[in-house]
Amino acid sequence: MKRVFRERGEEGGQALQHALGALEALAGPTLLLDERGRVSAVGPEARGLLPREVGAGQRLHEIFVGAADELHALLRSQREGMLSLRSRGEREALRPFRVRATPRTAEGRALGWTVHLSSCAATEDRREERFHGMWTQDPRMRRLFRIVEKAAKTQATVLLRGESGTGKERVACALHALSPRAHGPFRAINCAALAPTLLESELFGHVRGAFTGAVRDSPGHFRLAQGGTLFLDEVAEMPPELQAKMLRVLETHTIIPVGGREPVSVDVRIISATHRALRREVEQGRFRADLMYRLRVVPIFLPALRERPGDILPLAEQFLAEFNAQGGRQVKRIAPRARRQMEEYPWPGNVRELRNAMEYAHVMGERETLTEADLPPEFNEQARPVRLPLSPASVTTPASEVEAHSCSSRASRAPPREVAPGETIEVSLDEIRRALALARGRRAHAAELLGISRVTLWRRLKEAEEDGTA
Ligand SMILES: Nc1ncnc2c1ncn2[C@@H]1O[C@H](COP(=O)(O)OP(=O)(O)OP(=O)(O)O)[C@@H](O)[C@H]1O
Repeated sequence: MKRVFRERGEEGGQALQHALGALEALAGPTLLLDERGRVSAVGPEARGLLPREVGAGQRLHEIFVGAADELHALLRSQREGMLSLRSRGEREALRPFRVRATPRTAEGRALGWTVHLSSCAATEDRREERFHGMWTQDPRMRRLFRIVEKAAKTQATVLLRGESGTGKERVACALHALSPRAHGPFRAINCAALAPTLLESELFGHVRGAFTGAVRDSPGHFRLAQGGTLFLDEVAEMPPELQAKMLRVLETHTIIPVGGREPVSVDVRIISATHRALRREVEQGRFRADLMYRLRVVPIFLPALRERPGDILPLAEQFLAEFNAQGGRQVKRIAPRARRQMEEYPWPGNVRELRNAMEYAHVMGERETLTEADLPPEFNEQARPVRLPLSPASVTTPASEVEAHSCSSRASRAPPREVAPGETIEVSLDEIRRALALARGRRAHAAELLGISRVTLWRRLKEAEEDGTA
Protein backbone atom coordinates (compact mmCIF):
# COMPACT_ATOMS: atom_id res chain seq x y z
CA MET A 1 0.00 0.00 0.00
CA LYS A 2 2.83 2.37 0.89
CA ARG A 3 4.18 2.18 -2.64
CA VAL A 4 0.94 3.16 -4.27
CA PHE A 5 -0.33 5.57 -1.68
CA ARG A 6 1.44 8.54 -0.19
CA GLU A 7 0.16 10.94 2.31
CA ARG A 8 1.28 13.92 4.23
CA GLY A 9 0.46 15.98 7.29
CA GLU A 10 -1.70 15.24 10.31
CA GLU A 11 -4.67 14.27 8.22
CA GLY A 12 -2.91 11.05 7.28
CA GLY A 13 -2.85 7.64 8.87
CA GLN A 14 -4.33 4.29 8.16
CA ALA A 15 -7.89 5.55 8.53
CA LEU A 16 -7.36 8.07 5.76
CA GLN A 17 -5.82 5.42 3.49
CA HIS A 18 -8.85 3.19 3.93
CA ALA A 19 -11.25 6.08 3.51
CA LEU A 20 -9.55 7.16 0.27
CA GLY A 21 -9.60 3.59 -1.07
CA ALA A 22 -13.33 3.39 -0.29
CA LEU A 23 -13.94 6.76 -1.89
CA GLU A 24 -12.16 5.63 -5.05
CA ALA A 25 -14.38 2.54 -5.20
CA LEU A 26 -17.33 4.92 -5.46
CA ALA A 27 -15.96 7.93 -7.27
CA GLY A 28 -12.93 6.74 -9.24
CA PRO A 29 -9.36 8.06 -9.17
CA THR A 30 -8.96 10.65 -6.43
CA LEU A 31 -6.32 13.11 -5.20
CA LEU A 32 -6.46 14.96 -1.91
CA LEU A 33 -5.10 18.50 -1.82
CA ASP A 34 -4.44 20.62 1.23
CA GLU A 35 -5.86 24.12 1.62
CA ARG A 36 -2.91 25.57 -0.30
CA GLY A 37 -3.55 23.25 -3.23
CA ARG A 38 -0.64 20.90 -2.55
CA VAL A 39 -1.01 17.15 -2.84
CA SER A 40 -1.57 15.53 0.54
CA ALA A 41 -2.60 12.08 -0.70
CA VAL A 42 -2.85 10.11 -3.93
CA GLY A 43 -5.34 7.26 -4.10
CA PRO A 44 -4.25 3.90 -5.58
CA GLU A 45 -6.33 4.34 -8.72
CA ALA A 46 -5.10 7.89 -9.25
CA ARG A 47 -1.54 6.67 -8.82
CA GLY A 48 -2.10 4.28 -11.71
CA LEU A 49 -3.01 7.21 -13.95
CA LEU A 50 -0.44 9.80 -12.91
CA PRO A 51 3.32 9.78 -13.48
CA ARG A 52 5.28 8.02 -10.75
CA GLU A 53 6.86 11.21 -9.42
CA VAL A 54 3.52 12.81 -8.50
CA GLY A 55 3.38 12.77 -4.74
CA ALA A 56 2.94 14.54 -1.45
CA GLY A 57 3.83 18.22 -1.33
CA GLN A 58 3.59 18.81 -5.09
CA ARG A 59 1.49 21.70 -6.24
CA LEU A 60 -1.21 21.33 -8.82
CA HIS A 61 0.58 23.50 -11.38
CA GLU A 62 3.61 21.23 -11.12
CA ILE A 63 1.44 18.33 -12.25
CA PHE A 64 -0.98 19.90 -14.71
CA VAL A 65 -0.54 22.50 -17.44
CA GLY A 66 -1.70 25.96 -16.39
CA ALA A 67 -0.82 28.86 -14.15
CA ALA A 68 -1.28 28.34 -10.38
CA ASP A 69 -4.00 31.06 -10.23
CA GLU A 70 -6.05 29.44 -12.94
CA LEU A 71 -5.85 26.00 -11.41
CA HIS A 72 -6.91 27.43 -8.05
CA ALA A 73 -9.81 29.18 -9.74
CA LEU A 74 -10.87 25.80 -11.15
CA LEU A 75 -10.72 24.26 -7.67
CA ARG A 76 -12.76 27.07 -6.20
CA SER A 77 -15.33 27.03 -9.02
CA GLN A 78 -16.08 23.33 -8.33
CA ARG A 79 -16.84 23.01 -12.02
CA GLU A 80 -15.63 20.19 -14.19
CA GLY A 81 -12.54 21.16 -16.18
CA MET A 82 -10.14 19.55 -18.59
CA LEU A 83 -6.50 19.53 -17.56
CA SER A 84 -3.45 18.12 -19.27
CA LEU A 85 -0.51 16.52 -17.55
CA ARG A 86 2.59 18.63 -17.86
CA SER A 87 4.64 17.17 -20.70
CA ARG A 88 8.16 16.20 -19.84
CA GLY A 89 9.67 15.94 -23.30
CA GLU A 90 9.26 17.81 -26.52
CA ARG A 91 7.62 14.86 -28.21
CA GLU A 92 5.43 13.72 -25.36
CA ALA A 93 1.77 14.32 -26.07
CA LEU A 94 -0.31 16.10 -23.46
CA ARG A 95 -2.52 13.62 -21.62
CA PRO A 96 -5.93 15.12 -20.87
CA PHE A 97 -8.00 14.49 -17.74
CA ARG A 98 -11.44 15.54 -16.73
CA VAL A 99 -11.15 17.03 -13.25
CA ARG A 100 -13.68 18.09 -10.63
CA ALA A 101 -12.86 19.37 -7.14
CA THR A 102 -15.01 19.43 -4.04
CA PRO A 103 -13.93 21.34 -0.94
CA ARG A 104 -13.23 19.49 2.30
CA THR A 105 -14.08 21.23 5.53
CA ALA A 106 -14.20 20.26 9.19
CA GLU A 107 -16.10 22.36 11.72
CA GLY A 108 -16.18 25.25 9.28
CA ARG A 109 -12.41 25.07 8.70
CA ALA A 110 -11.16 24.55 5.12
CA LEU A 111 -9.01 21.44 4.88
CA GLY A 112 -8.46 21.47 1.14
CA TRP A 113 -10.05 19.69 -1.79
CA THR A 114 -10.92 16.23 -2.98
CA VAL A 115 -10.13 16.08 -6.67
CA HIS A 116 -11.74 13.43 -8.84
CA LEU A 117 -9.92 12.57 -12.05
CA SER A 118 -11.13 10.72 -15.07
CA SER A 119 -8.85 9.94 -17.91
CA CYS A 120 -10.20 10.65 -21.39
CA ALA A 121 -10.01 7.64 -23.68
CA ALA A 122 -6.83 7.96 -25.74
CA THR A 123 -8.45 6.95 -29.01
CA GLU A 124 -11.20 9.51 -28.63
CA ASP A 125 -8.92 12.26 -27.43
CA ARG A 126 -6.15 12.15 -29.96
CA ARG A 127 -8.38 12.20 -33.03
CA GLU A 128 -7.90 15.42 -34.88
CA GLU A 129 -10.45 17.12 -37.04
CA ARG A 130 -10.60 19.93 -39.53
CA PHE A 131 -13.97 21.60 -39.77
CA HIS A 132 -14.65 24.63 -41.96
CA GLY A 133 -11.26 26.25 -41.42
CA MET A 134 -10.96 25.16 -37.80
CA TRP A 135 -8.66 22.47 -36.45
CA THR A 136 -8.92 20.66 -33.13
CA GLN A 137 -8.13 17.47 -31.30
CA ASP A 138 -10.25 18.43 -28.32
CA PRO A 139 -13.25 16.15 -27.72
CA ARG A 140 -15.48 19.06 -26.65
CA MET A 141 -14.72 20.94 -29.86
CA ARG A 142 -15.43 17.83 -31.89
CA ARG A 143 -18.75 17.38 -30.10
CA LEU A 144 -19.46 21.03 -30.82
CA PHE A 145 -18.87 20.41 -34.54
CA ARG A 146 -21.48 17.62 -34.44
CA ILE A 147 -23.98 20.01 -32.82
CA VAL A 148 -23.22 22.58 -35.52
CA GLU A 149 -23.93 19.97 -38.23
CA LYS A 150 -27.27 19.12 -36.64
CA ALA A 151 -28.31 22.71 -35.97
CA ALA A 152 -27.32 23.78 -39.49
CA LYS A 153 -30.06 21.65 -41.03
CA THR A 154 -32.79 23.46 -39.11
CA GLN A 155 -34.17 26.98 -39.04
CA ALA A 156 -33.49 27.34 -35.30
CA THR A 157 -31.72 30.45 -34.05
CA VAL A 158 -28.26 29.73 -32.66
CA LEU A 159 -26.48 31.72 -29.97
CA LEU A 160 -22.70 31.28 -29.94
CA ARG A 161 -20.95 32.14 -26.75
CA GLY A 162 -17.19 32.31 -26.32
CA GLU A 163 -14.31 34.64 -25.68
CA SER A 164 -12.87 36.76 -28.45
CA GLY A 165 -10.90 34.74 -30.98
CA THR A 166 -12.41 31.33 -30.11
CA GLY A 167 -13.90 30.94 -33.59
CA LYS A 168 -17.49 32.19 -33.22
CA GLU A 169 -17.57 33.78 -36.65
CA ARG A 170 -16.04 30.64 -38.17
CA VAL A 171 -18.78 28.55 -36.58
CA ALA A 172 -21.43 30.98 -37.84
CA CYS A 173 -20.03 30.57 -41.37
CA ALA A 174 -20.07 26.78 -40.97
CA LEU A 175 -23.71 26.90 -39.83
CA HIS A 176 -24.56 28.82 -42.97
CA ALA A 177 -22.45 26.68 -45.32
CA LEU A 178 -24.02 23.45 -44.03
CA SER A 179 -27.57 24.77 -44.10
CA PRO A 180 -30.15 24.60 -46.89
CA ARG A 181 -29.57 28.38 -47.15
CA ALA A 182 -25.97 27.90 -48.27
CA HIS A 183 -26.85 29.19 -51.73
CA GLY A 184 -28.16 32.43 -50.17
CA PRO A 185 -26.12 35.31 -48.74
CA PHE A 186 -24.27 35.32 -45.41
CA ARG A 187 -24.05 38.74 -43.81
CA ALA A 188 -22.41 39.70 -40.54
CA ILE A 189 -22.87 42.82 -38.44
CA ASN A 190 -21.14 43.77 -35.22
CA CYS A 191 -23.71 45.28 -32.82
CA ALA A 192 -20.97 46.77 -30.62
CA ALA A 193 -19.33 48.70 -33.42
CA LEU A 194 -22.15 51.10 -34.35
CA ALA A 195 -24.09 53.85 -32.58
CA PRO A 196 -27.71 52.79 -31.80
CA THR A 197 -29.39 54.85 -34.58
CA LEU A 198 -26.88 53.77 -37.16
CA LEU A 199 -27.24 50.14 -36.08
CA GLU A 200 -31.00 50.29 -36.60
CA SER A 201 -30.66 51.67 -40.11
CA GLU A 202 -27.85 49.19 -40.92
CA LEU A 203 -30.10 46.32 -39.82
CA PHE A 204 -33.51 47.39 -41.11
CA GLY A 205 -32.50 49.85 -43.82
CA HIS A 206 -33.98 53.32 -44.24
CA VAL A 207 -36.09 55.28 -46.68
CA ARG A 208 -34.89 58.40 -48.45
CA GLY A 209 -35.17 61.46 -46.21
CA ALA A 210 -35.50 59.41 -42.99
CA PHE A 211 -32.67 61.45 -41.45
CA THR A 212 -30.09 63.99 -42.53
CA GLY A 213 -27.82 62.32 -45.04
CA ALA A 214 -30.37 59.65 -46.04
CA VAL A 215 -30.28 60.74 -49.68
CA ARG A 216 -31.52 57.44 -51.03
CA ASP A 217 -33.27 54.27 -49.82
CA SER A 218 -30.99 51.70 -48.20
CA PRO A 219 -32.01 48.03 -47.92
CA GLY A 220 -30.20 47.17 -44.64
CA HIS A 221 -28.66 43.85 -43.65
CA PHE A 222 -31.94 42.00 -43.15
CA ARG A 223 -33.03 42.52 -46.74
CA LEU A 224 -29.51 41.95 -48.05
CA ALA A 225 -29.47 38.60 -46.23
CA GLN A 226 -32.82 37.57 -47.77
CA GLY A 227 -32.92 33.79 -48.21
CA GLY A 228 -29.67 33.44 -46.27
CA THR A 229 -28.18 33.98 -42.81
CA LEU A 230 -27.60 37.10 -40.72
CA PHE A 231 -24.85 36.91 -38.09
CA LEU A 232 -25.35 39.36 -35.22
CA ASP A 233 -21.97 39.57 -33.52
CA GLU A 234 -21.75 40.99 -29.96
CA VAL A 235 -25.54 40.83 -29.68
CA ALA A 236 -25.46 41.58 -25.93
CA GLU A 237 -24.41 45.14 -26.80
CA MET A 238 -27.63 45.81 -28.70
CA PRO A 239 -29.40 48.85 -27.17
CA PRO A 240 -32.74 48.18 -25.38
CA GLU A 241 -34.98 49.98 -27.89
CA LEU A 242 -33.50 47.94 -30.71
CA GLN A 243 -33.91 44.73 -28.70
CA ALA A 244 -37.67 45.37 -28.71
CA LYS A 245 -37.66 45.86 -32.47
CA MET A 246 -35.56 42.76 -33.00
CA LEU A 247 -38.02 40.71 -30.97
CA ARG A 248 -40.81 41.92 -33.23
CA VAL A 249 -38.81 40.93 -36.32
CA LEU A 250 -38.29 37.43 -34.95
CA GLU A 251 -42.00 37.09 -34.18
CA THR A 252 -43.46 38.56 -37.36
CA HIS A 253 -40.67 37.92 -39.91
CA THR A 254 -41.09 41.50 -41.06
CA ILE A 255 -39.00 44.64 -40.68
CA ILE A 256 -39.92 48.30 -40.86
CA PRO A 257 -37.15 50.40 -42.42
CA VAL A 258 -36.21 53.60 -40.55
CA GLY A 259 -38.57 56.35 -41.72
CA GLY A 260 -40.85 53.79 -43.40
CA ARG A 261 -44.36 52.66 -42.48
CA GLU A 262 -44.98 49.43 -44.30
CA PRO A 263 -43.63 46.18 -42.90
CA VAL A 264 -41.43 44.26 -45.33
CA SER A 265 -41.31 40.45 -45.19
CA VAL A 266 -37.91 38.92 -44.59
CA ASP A 267 -36.77 35.31 -44.71
CA VAL A 268 -33.52 35.30 -42.79
CA ARG A 269 -32.01 32.90 -40.31
CA ILE A 270 -30.45 34.58 -37.28
CA ILE A 271 -27.21 33.42 -35.70
CA SER A 272 -25.89 35.58 -32.91
CA ALA A 273 -22.77 35.63 -30.79
CA THR A 274 -21.57 37.19 -27.58
CA HIS A 275 -18.64 36.93 -25.22
CA ARG A 276 -20.97 37.70 -22.30
CA ALA A 277 -23.21 35.40 -20.26
CA LEU A 278 -26.54 36.55 -21.70
CA ARG A 279 -28.41 35.14 -18.72
CA ARG A 280 -26.46 37.47 -16.44
CA GLU A 281 -27.23 40.39 -18.75
CA VAL A 282 -30.91 39.49 -18.41
CA GLU A 283 -30.65 39.25 -14.61
CA GLN A 284 -29.03 42.66 -14.51
CA GLY A 285 -31.75 44.17 -16.68
CA ARG A 286 -29.51 44.90 -19.67
CA PHE A 287 -31.02 42.34 -22.03
CA ARG A 288 -34.63 41.29 -22.62
CA ALA A 289 -35.37 37.78 -21.41
CA ASP A 290 -37.92 37.18 -24.22
CA LEU A 291 -35.34 38.11 -26.85
CA MET A 292 -32.71 35.88 -25.21
CA TYR A 293 -35.05 32.88 -25.43
CA ARG A 294 -35.80 33.69 -29.06
CA LEU A 295 -32.12 33.95 -29.95
CA ARG A 296 -30.80 30.95 -28.08
CA VAL A 297 -32.95 28.07 -29.29
CA VAL A 298 -29.63 26.27 -29.80
CA PRO A 299 -26.94 27.65 -27.48
CA ILE A 300 -23.38 26.68 -28.39
CA PHE A 301 -20.45 27.39 -26.08
CA LEU A 302 -16.97 27.65 -27.56
CA PRO A 303 -14.25 26.78 -25.05
CA ALA A 304 -11.31 29.14 -24.59
CA LEU A 305 -7.98 27.95 -25.96
CA ARG A 306 -6.53 27.60 -22.44
CA GLU A 307 -9.34 25.13 -21.66
CA ARG A 308 -8.14 22.88 -24.47
CA PRO A 309 -4.38 23.04 -23.93
CA GLY A 310 -3.82 20.04 -26.19
CA ASP A 311 -4.69 22.28 -29.16
CA ILE A 312 -2.12 25.02 -28.44
CA LEU A 313 1.09 23.52 -29.81
CA PRO A 314 -0.39 21.67 -32.82
CA LEU A 315 -2.23 24.85 -33.86
CA ALA A 316 0.95 26.88 -33.36
CA GLU A 317 2.85 24.43 -35.59
CA GLN A 318 0.15 24.71 -38.26
CA PHE A 319 0.33 28.49 -38.21
CA LEU A 320 4.12 28.34 -38.47
CA ALA A 321 3.83 25.97 -41.44
CA GLU A 322 1.47 28.48 -43.05
CA PHE A 323 4.01 31.30 -42.58
CA ASN A 324 6.86 29.05 -43.76
CA ALA A 325 4.88 28.38 -46.93
CA GLN A 326 4.85 32.10 -47.66
CA GLY A 327 8.61 31.84 -48.24
CA GLY A 328 11.49 33.49 -46.43
CA ARG A 329 12.40 32.20 -43.02
CA GLN A 330 11.72 28.54 -42.24
CA VAL A 331 10.85 27.63 -38.65
CA LYS A 332 11.24 23.89 -38.21
CA ARG A 333 10.60 23.41 -34.52
CA ILE A 334 9.68 25.08 -31.24
CA ALA A 335 12.23 24.86 -28.43
CA PRO A 336 11.11 23.07 -25.24
CA ARG A 337 11.14 26.24 -23.07
CA ALA A 338 9.06 28.14 -25.61
CA ARG A 339 6.65 25.20 -25.76
CA ARG A 340 6.30 25.30 -22.00
CA GLN A 341 5.72 29.05 -21.99
CA MET A 342 3.09 28.70 -24.68
CA GLU A 343 1.31 25.94 -22.79
CA GLU A 344 1.24 28.04 -19.65
CA TYR A 345 0.22 31.35 -21.21
CA PRO A 346 -3.52 32.08 -20.69
CA TRP A 347 -4.17 33.19 -24.33
CA PRO A 348 -6.82 35.82 -23.57
CA GLY A 349 -7.20 36.44 -27.32
CA ASN A 350 -7.45 32.69 -27.99
CA VAL A 351 -6.70 31.24 -31.46
CA ARG A 352 -6.47 34.70 -33.04
CA GLU A 353 -3.80 35.67 -30.52
CA LEU A 354 -1.95 32.38 -31.06
CA ARG A 355 -1.86 32.99 -34.79
CA ASN A 356 -0.62 36.55 -34.27
CA ALA A 357 2.01 35.37 -31.79
CA MET A 358 3.32 32.84 -34.32
CA GLU A 359 3.42 35.51 -37.00
CA TYR A 360 5.36 37.78 -34.63
CA ALA A 361 7.79 34.97 -33.78
CA HIS A 362 8.20 34.16 -37.46
CA VAL A 363 9.10 37.78 -38.18
CA MET A 364 11.28 38.41 -35.11
CA GLY A 365 13.22 35.15 -34.81
CA GLU A 366 16.24 34.29 -36.87
CA ARG A 367 16.89 30.59 -36.40
CA GLU A 368 15.20 27.38 -37.47
CA THR A 369 14.14 26.81 -33.88
CA LEU A 370 11.60 29.17 -32.35
CA THR A 371 12.80 30.05 -28.86
CA GLU A 372 11.08 31.86 -25.99
CA ALA A 373 13.01 35.02 -26.95
CA ASP A 374 11.07 35.09 -30.23
CA LEU A 375 7.68 35.18 -28.51
CA PRO A 376 5.84 38.52 -28.14
CA PRO A 377 6.82 40.72 -25.17
CA GLU A 378 3.65 39.97 -23.19
CA PHE A 379 4.96 36.47 -22.59
CA ASN A 380 7.61 37.90 -20.34
CA GLU A 381 6.44 41.32 -19.37
CA GLN A 382 2.81 40.79 -18.44
CA ALA A 383 3.16 37.54 -16.64
CA ARG A 384 5.51 38.57 -13.89
CA PRO A 385 6.49 41.58 -11.83
CA VAL A 386 9.09 43.75 -13.51
CA ARG A 387 12.18 44.46 -11.49
CA LEU A 388 14.37 47.41 -12.23
CA PRO A 389 17.42 47.24 -10.05
CA LEU A 390 19.40 49.89 -11.92
CA SER A 391 18.02 53.39 -12.19
CA PRO A 392 14.33 53.39 -11.33
CA ALA A 393 14.03 57.11 -12.05
CA SER A 394 13.72 56.58 -15.78
CA VAL A 395 10.78 54.21 -15.54
CA THR A 396 7.35 55.60 -16.43
CA THR A 397 5.69 54.05 -13.33
CA PRO A 398 5.32 56.80 -10.69
CA ALA A 399 7.59 56.43 -7.69
CA SER A 400 4.57 56.34 -5.38
CA GLU A 401 3.65 53.00 -6.88
CA VAL A 402 6.92 51.37 -5.84
CA GLU A 403 6.06 48.58 -3.48
CA ALA A 404 8.12 46.43 -1.22
CA HIS A 405 8.48 42.91 -2.56
CA SER A 406 9.60 39.88 -0.65
CA CYS A 407 11.65 37.69 -2.88
CA SER A 408 14.98 36.85 -4.39
CA SER A 409 18.31 38.27 -3.32
CA ARG A 410 18.58 40.04 -6.66
CA ALA A 411 15.35 41.88 -6.01
CA SER A 412 16.56 42.95 -2.60
CA ARG A 413 19.38 44.95 -4.17
CA ALA A 414 16.91 47.56 -5.41
CA PRO A 415 13.25 48.33 -4.94
CA PRO A 416 11.24 46.24 -7.39
CA ARG A 417 8.09 47.61 -8.93
CA GLU A 418 5.02 46.00 -10.38
CA VAL A 419 4.00 46.90 -13.90
CA ALA A 420 0.35 46.37 -14.70
CA PRO A 421 -0.57 44.28 -17.77
CA GLY A 422 -0.48 46.42 -20.87
CA GLU A 423 1.51 49.18 -19.18
CA THR A 424 4.68 50.04 -21.07
CA ILE A 425 8.03 50.44 -19.43
CA GLU A 426 10.86 52.40 -20.89
CA VAL A 427 14.40 51.44 -20.21
CA SER A 428 17.10 53.90 -21.16
CA LEU A 429 20.09 52.94 -23.25
CA ASP A 430 22.28 53.87 -20.29
CA GLU A 431 20.49 51.34 -18.14
CA ILE A 432 20.88 48.70 -20.80
CA ARG A 433 24.62 49.44 -21.03
CA ARG A 434 24.99 49.18 -17.27
CA ALA A 435 22.99 45.96 -17.21
CA LEU A 436 25.11 44.50 -20.02
CA ALA A 437 28.27 45.49 -18.14
CA LEU A 438 26.96 43.86 -14.96
CA ALA A 439 25.93 40.77 -16.93
CA ARG A 440 29.34 40.70 -18.70
CA GLY A 441 27.68 41.07 -22.08
CA ARG A 442 25.17 38.25 -21.65
CA ARG A 443 21.96 39.65 -23.09
CA ALA A 444 19.64 37.15 -21.44
CA HIS A 445 21.05 37.98 -18.03
CA ALA A 446 20.96 41.73 -18.75
CA ALA A 447 17.30 41.47 -19.77
CA GLU A 448 16.59 39.60 -16.56
CA LEU A 449 18.33 42.28 -14.49
CA LEU A 450 16.24 44.94 -16.17
CA GLY A 451 13.03 42.94 -15.86
CA ILE A 452 12.35 43.06 -19.58
CA SER A 453 12.21 40.32 -22.17
CA ARG A 454 15.13 39.54 -24.41
CA VAL A 455 13.05 40.61 -27.39
CA THR A 456 12.56 44.06 -25.85
CA LEU A 457 16.27 44.36 -25.06
CA TRP A 458 17.15 43.29 -28.58
CA ARG A 459 14.64 45.72 -30.05
CA ARG A 460 15.93 48.62 -27.92
CA LEU A 461 19.52 47.92 -29.02
CA LYS A 462 18.47 47.65 -32.63
CA GLU A 463 16.64 50.99 -32.46
CA ALA A 464 19.75 52.56 -30.91
CA GLU A 465 21.90 51.07 -33.68
CA GLU A 466 19.55 52.43 -36.32
CA ASP A 467 19.44 55.95 -34.96
CA GLY A 468 23.17 55.93 -34.28
CA THR A 469 23.01 56.22 -30.48
CA ALA A 470 24.35 52.75 -29.78
N1 LIG B 1 -9.99 25.95 -34.16
C1 LIG B 1 -9.41 26.82 -34.99
N2 LIG B 1 -8.51 26.40 -35.88
C2 LIG B 1 -7.88 27.27 -36.70
N3 LIG B 1 -8.11 28.59 -36.71
C3 LIG B 1 -9.02 29.06 -35.85
C4 LIG B 1 -9.72 28.22 -34.96
N4 LIG B 1 -10.54 28.97 -34.21
C5 LIG B 1 -10.37 30.24 -34.62
N5 LIG B 1 -9.46 30.30 -35.61
C6 LIG B 1 -8.97 31.51 -36.27
O1 LIG B 1 -8.88 32.51 -35.27
C7 LIG B 1 -9.31 33.77 -35.79
C8 LIG B 1 -10.47 34.29 -34.97
O2 LIG B 1 -11.64 33.53 -35.25
P1 LIG B 1 -13.08 34.19 -35.24
O3 LIG B 1 -13.07 35.53 -35.89
O4 LIG B 1 -14.05 33.19 -35.77
O5 LIG B 1 -13.26 34.39 -33.67
P2 LIG B 1 -14.43 35.10 -32.88
O6 LIG B 1 -14.74 34.26 -31.70
O7 LIG B 1 -15.57 35.42 -33.81
O8 LIG B 1 -13.71 36.44 -32.43
P3 LIG B 1 -14.38 37.87 -32.04
O9 LIG B 1 -15.36 37.59 -30.94
O10 LIG B 1 -13.21 38.66 -31.55
O11 LIG B 1 -14.99 38.39 -33.27
C9 LIG B 1 -9.65 33.54 -37.25
O12 LIG B 1 -8.49 33.84 -38.01
C10 LIG B 1 -9.94 32.05 -37.31
O13 LIG B 1 -9.68 31.52 -38.56
